[in-house]
Parts: sequence; C-alpha cells; structure tokens
Amino acid sequence: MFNVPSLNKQIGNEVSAYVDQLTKPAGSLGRLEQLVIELAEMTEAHFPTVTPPGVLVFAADHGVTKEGISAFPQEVTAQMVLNFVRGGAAINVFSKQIGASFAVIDVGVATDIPGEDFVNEKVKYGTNNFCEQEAMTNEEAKQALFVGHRQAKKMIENGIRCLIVGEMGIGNTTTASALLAAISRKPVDVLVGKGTGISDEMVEHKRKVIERALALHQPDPSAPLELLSKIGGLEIAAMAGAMLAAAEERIPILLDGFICTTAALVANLFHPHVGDYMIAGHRSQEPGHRVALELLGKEPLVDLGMRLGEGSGAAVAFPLLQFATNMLKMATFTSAQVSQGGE
Ligand SMILES: O=C(O)c1ccc[n+]([C@@H]2O[C@H](COP(=O)([O-])O)[C@@H](O)[C@H]2O)c1
Ligand SMILES: Cc1cc2nc[nH]c2cc1C
Repeated sequence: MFNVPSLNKQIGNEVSAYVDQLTKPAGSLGRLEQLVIELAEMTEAHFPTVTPPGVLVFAADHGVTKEGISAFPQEVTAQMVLNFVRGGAAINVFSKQIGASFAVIDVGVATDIPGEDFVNEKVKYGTNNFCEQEAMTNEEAKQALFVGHRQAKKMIENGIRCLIVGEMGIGNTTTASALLAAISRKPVDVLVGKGTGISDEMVEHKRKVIERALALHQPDPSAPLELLSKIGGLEIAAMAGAMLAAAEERIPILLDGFICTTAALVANLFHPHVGDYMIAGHRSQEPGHRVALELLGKEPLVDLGMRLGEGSGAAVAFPLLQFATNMLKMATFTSAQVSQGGE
C-alpha cells in the first residue's frame, strides 16, 4: 500500500567525513553532528535543508469521552479548531516563529465547524465509544489514513522540507494509551497519565476504561487498519497517513508528543522504514510517551515538561534542526588554514 525508500547510507558517510573536516574538534558539536548526517541520509542531499517546515494539525473527537476520561468537555475540540483558524493557539504562534506553512484539518470533529479557513475532510462525526463497539469501520479508518496522506503530499508539493504533524482531540490520550497498550503489550497502568490534567482517581478510572476496551476488542497490532478501526482515532489515523506520505517523499518528520509518537508507531506498522524518517522533537510529560519513544528507538531533542500537543513540542525543537544543517556552512580546516589536531 505504501512505498518507502531506504535511507541513503552512502551520502550519510560522505557527510560524516565532511563534518570531520569542519573547524572544530571531531564530535564537538555532539548530537547536532548526528542530526545532520541523519538528515542527509533521509533527503539524499549533501547539504540538507529543513526549511520551510510545514505543520498539519488534525482534529477529531472520541466517543470514549462519554466515559468521563478528560478534564475538558468534548466541545473544546471544535472550539480549538476555531482558535487555530483565528491564529490564537500555541501552534499558530510557534508556526509563525519558525516560518512554517500551516493547515488545520477537520478529519472527525463531532460538530460542523463554521467558516472556511480550515480543511473539511470530515470522515465521521467523532468515533464511537470503543468501550461498547468498534471506534469506526475499516473503511473509515482507511479514509482517515488517506486524508492525512493527501494533505501531507499537498504540502510537500508546495515545497515544505520538514513535516510536523500535530493534533487536537479531547479524549485522545485515552485512545493513544489504548493503541500503545496493544502495540507494546505493556500493562495499561504504566502508560496511562493525566492528559489535560485529571485527578489521580480519574487516572485510575481511565485505566479501567482502557482495559475494558482492550478486553472487548483483543486488538492485534499485526493488522494496523483493524487496530485503528477497533480502538483508534480519526486524527491518529490521519497523522499516520501523513507520516507515510512524508517518508515516501524522503521528507524528514519531526515528532511531537504522546499522541503523535503513538501515531508514528501505527505508521511503522504499515511500513517498517517510516521510522527511519522520524526525529523525536521533545519528551512529553505523559508517562506513555517514554514507552512510545523507546519502542520507536528515538531519543528526544528537548525535554521542557510540555504536554500540550498540537505539534507545539516539535515546533520548539525545530530550530535545532536548523542549527544542525547550518553547521555545514562552517569553514574546513583546509579552507580556513587552521592546523588539525593529532592523536
Ligand atoms: O502531546 C502530548 O503529549 C499531550 C499530552 C496530553 C494532552 N495533550 C492534548 O490534550 C488533549 C487530550 O487530552 P485528554 O486529557 O482530553 O485525553 C489533546 O487535544 C492533546 O492534543 C497532548
Ligand atoms: C485548551 C486546550 C488546548 C489544547 N491543545 C491541544 N490540546 C488541547 C486541549 C485543551 C483543553
């Protein structure tokens, strides 16, 4: 279904050798050196660039909110979409700062959203409550996946060089925790957290809600579309689709927090090479994020105690990618006539 190329390790080796010729002790720019090599392997460019970046925010609702698992009511999803449209959310401000193209996509908000400055690709008016029935049909999961795929392809055609995938969906830390429990086979209590800010008692209730859903559906991670249809979210499916599209086009993907990284794991179930095109932006406070990052084999660039979502943590980490690529503008020992050190 998806066609993701392998990394170009040869170009990586060539850039690695060039980085060692720059006027600095070998390895002294630390992780930034590794980053520019990874970006070269992804993009097949000796001088990779990540600008301009693009930010896609997928919004959808979750039937499981009926179980009382969030600190906020469901209508906040639609209200925040309007806030994104008007430019008032954190990701709007941060996107402007990093010069990103920005789009917000309704892939499954529970109500109709007035106005036109957003992409209306609604697949369904929110998922069903997965404690009682499947969240959506296989067909709906596939539709949502391809909404994300199309939106990312469009942004890439318009020239973005790095993709940030954000989300908005009240209840989606419950959905992401259920997906991660199915994928990692870890007990729910090590994954589940406070999301938007619930009490310890509510976290305990949230754990039971997720365990009920897992017992009902017995989801199998070797069948990712079924996994999404049983216990997924429409925005999570779309995020996975967007990541698959970016990897197909050799566009680096900068990951955000817990929900985004869970979507990344889902994308990896569709194609094992997608993860090669991902860089973890930040570590979210949600406990499951640590597990998701470990499973993906990624170490985040920053850890600022953030837990917002929307793509905000990735946007904050983005300038580090610019530092990494700009490193290649340094002089070499030869061009600057600086003596090289020995052993
Ligand atoms: O990205 C994260 O790590 C993250 C952690 C906690 C909460 N969120 C955001 O908060 C919402 C989900 O929280 P909740 O409590 O309603 O499940 C959703 O809109 C996410 O964007 C995001
Ligand atoms: C206000 C608010 C903003 C958000 N942005 C992403 N998730 C969110 C959840 C809430 C509640």
